[in-house]
Amino acid sequence: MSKDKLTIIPPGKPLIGRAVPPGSKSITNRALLLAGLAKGTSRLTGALKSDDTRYMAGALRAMGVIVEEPDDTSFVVTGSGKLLPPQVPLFLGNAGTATRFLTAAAALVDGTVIVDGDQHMRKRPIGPLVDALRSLGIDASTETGCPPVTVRGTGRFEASRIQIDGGLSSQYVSALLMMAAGGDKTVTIELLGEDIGALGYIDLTTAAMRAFGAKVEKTSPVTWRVEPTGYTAADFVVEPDASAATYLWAAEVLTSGKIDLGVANGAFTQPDAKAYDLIAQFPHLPAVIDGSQMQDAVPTLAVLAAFNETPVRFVGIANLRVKECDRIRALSSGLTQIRPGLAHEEGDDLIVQSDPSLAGERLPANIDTFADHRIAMSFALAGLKIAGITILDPDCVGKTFPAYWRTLAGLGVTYADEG
Ligand SMILES: O=C(O)C1=C[C@@H](OP(=O)(O)O)[C@@H](O)[C@H](O)C1
Ligand SMILES: C=C(OP(=O)(O)O)C(=O)O
Repeated sequence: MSKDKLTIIPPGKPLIGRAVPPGSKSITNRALLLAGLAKGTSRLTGALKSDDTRYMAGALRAMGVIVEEPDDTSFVVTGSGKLLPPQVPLFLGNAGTATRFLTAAAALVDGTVIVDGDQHMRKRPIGPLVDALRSLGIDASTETGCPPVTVRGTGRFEASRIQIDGGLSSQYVSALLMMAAGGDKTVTIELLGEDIGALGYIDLTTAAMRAFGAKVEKTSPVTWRVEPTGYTAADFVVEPDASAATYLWAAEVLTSGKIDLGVANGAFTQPDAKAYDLIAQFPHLPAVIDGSQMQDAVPTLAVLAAFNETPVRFVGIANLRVKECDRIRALSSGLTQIRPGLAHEEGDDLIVQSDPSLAGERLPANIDTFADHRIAMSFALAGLKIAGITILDPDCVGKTFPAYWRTLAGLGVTYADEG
């Protein structure tokens, strides 16, 4: 049932119960691609079924891979060891992982692949990745520096060294690493420019590659060596999504509740799991939080910070401007909408002026989510404590956590439907 808006009714009691986050988006989309590049049948369990993974699965099907879905959390993927040129452009919505990963993988296709997305994706930069492909002699082009990207591959590439500036997105590096194992030679991938945020996502990539038979080694803090092994089909278990877990951890501390996520907070390998230690400090969050290594958790932390004892400055978050929306702007304007002066931007820093007495107030605000799942999910946390918080376009959570509203409801949260 689709709604225009959803008003959260503060539960007025601790949230207690079991709420298991869905499978990791990042890991599911890596595993789907690697399984699609492998020859044979792979079984992915614990996987995420959401907009982002559906776009990846659909794109693989369009390139000749058989992707079956025996249940709500599994994919059975049968590849021939080669992706075929799709008949139509690959439409990937606003899925950054699918878009970046498939742009590089398209270089392994003998034929033309057009990688495209929705109006939001068409504003998200991909130029550095396209430039890196071109430097390898691959015919890749974008008119705007954003999707659509056209790649006219020959099915193979010969390169022994790839340089990439991952300053705007670590996904470029992950995309090239996954492509590299399908090349003809051992490839060294080297980071250019400033250190990238979210280095943990590169570790997720190399771990997934190894699970599908690749030989990849980190040879320095900024270089990786990938052998031309191709990929081997595998059975693969996807861990729960750490970014999704942050909303539940925050809901727990905000309501002094007890939420059993079914997974230990130390069991995650994803970068956003680092946010747990911060969330556990609430209402004494530090004065400065560096979000660079837990970028997708910043919206959660920023909304939580509004209820903290003392103000919080978020630094290292410039990349948040090129996510699903400009998240620095969306967070400062959403918080300001709740109460003028509650947050502001200073350059690319976000400063949240905390006020524990917000809890229990009635401060009606229509939160513009800019079609961004994380803006919707994080501002819902404000609605657990403040009456009158209305989330516009609540269905945008379908990007990574389609059951979000049901999951909160399962913990006792109720809504005034106004859609
Ligand atoms: O590799 C990944 O799975 C991701 C990397 C991060 O993006 P950037 O590398 O673009 O910062 C993160 O924000 C995104 O949700 C998932
Ligand atoms: C930035 C995100 O997604 P992506 O880059 O994969 O679209 C996210 O899920 O917060």
